[in-house]
Amino acid sequence: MALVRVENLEKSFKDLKVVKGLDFELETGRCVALIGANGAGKTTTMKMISGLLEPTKGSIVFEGAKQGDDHRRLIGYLPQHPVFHDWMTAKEFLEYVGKLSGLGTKEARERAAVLLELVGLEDAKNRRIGKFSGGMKQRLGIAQAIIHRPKLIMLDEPVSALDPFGRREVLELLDRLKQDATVLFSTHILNDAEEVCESILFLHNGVLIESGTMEEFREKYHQSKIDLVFNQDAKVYLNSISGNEKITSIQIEGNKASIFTEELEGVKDLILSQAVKDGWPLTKYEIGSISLEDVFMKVVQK
Ligand SMILES: Nc1ncnc2c1ncn2[C@@H]1O[C@H](COP(=O)(O)OP(=O)(O)OP(=O)(O)O)[C@@H](O)[C@H]1O
Repeated sequence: MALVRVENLEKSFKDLKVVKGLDFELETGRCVALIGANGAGKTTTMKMISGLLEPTKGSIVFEGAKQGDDHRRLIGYLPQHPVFHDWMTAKEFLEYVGKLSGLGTKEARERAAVLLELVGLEDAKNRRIGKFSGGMKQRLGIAQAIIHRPKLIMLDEPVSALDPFGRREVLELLDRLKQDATVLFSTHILNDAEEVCESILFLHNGVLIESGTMEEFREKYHQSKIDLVFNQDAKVYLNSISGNEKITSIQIEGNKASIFTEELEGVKDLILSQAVKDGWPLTKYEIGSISLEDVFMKVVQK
């Protein structure tokens, strides 16, 4: 069942249309990744769903609500650049945010304690936020977004600015959050989306160009892939097989190449025999299934 239904959603800033007729649903209890390059319209879309921006056209309807109802209580939002009062401690900040979102003093205190534990800031709860690392601030930002137990948690690029440790901490936290709520999380890092989310929405220049689950993508683009790494420029060697009808496409990046096919067995044999015949200086030969990055490249190039 859909928690949120977005229909023909549009946003223009003066004459510039940046979100162009989006239609999608956010299923209850799913973790959905909103993927797109810089400027694709991810933040604008999230701000419209959260009620911070008025759509130019279209509708956003929450389950059981009428269009136009105030649905802010259902939503927890972590903006791309959250602002904190650096002089507050994490505990003070969460209790303050809890009261702002309508909790009583006692409940705000109890809820803050539970969330400090959940996001792994229990030991740092009495330290000033100004001294926190980027990862700690993002985890605190997530805690403030869920203090009122929202049904939909929206996180705008929560890991993009973090180092690998901070990133891992926040991704693990996302994994836990999705057990209790629907999560919409924007990113341009495809591996993160693939790791944490069940569903993907691909935004490109304000248009939803593809959506679905990884399984659906694999079925739709029913392709296998062979990854090759050469110890020198791959292009020189692949000319000999590039016109073969069993090969759907070849992507080359320096020493690396990915060969896509719907006829894996035939292409496997072709590559191996060609490699032996021409003495390809291969350092890697691997058969894999397509990744989200492969899907993204395909839909963007369509
Ligand atoms: N208030 C505004 N006024 C005018 N143009 C805007 C405004 N907000 C966003 N835009 C433009 O809308 C487009 C989409 O921006 P948006 O921030 O939604 O993209 P994004 O996918 O979140 O990108 P990023 O990953 O860089 O945050 C961009 O071209 C941006 O410059």
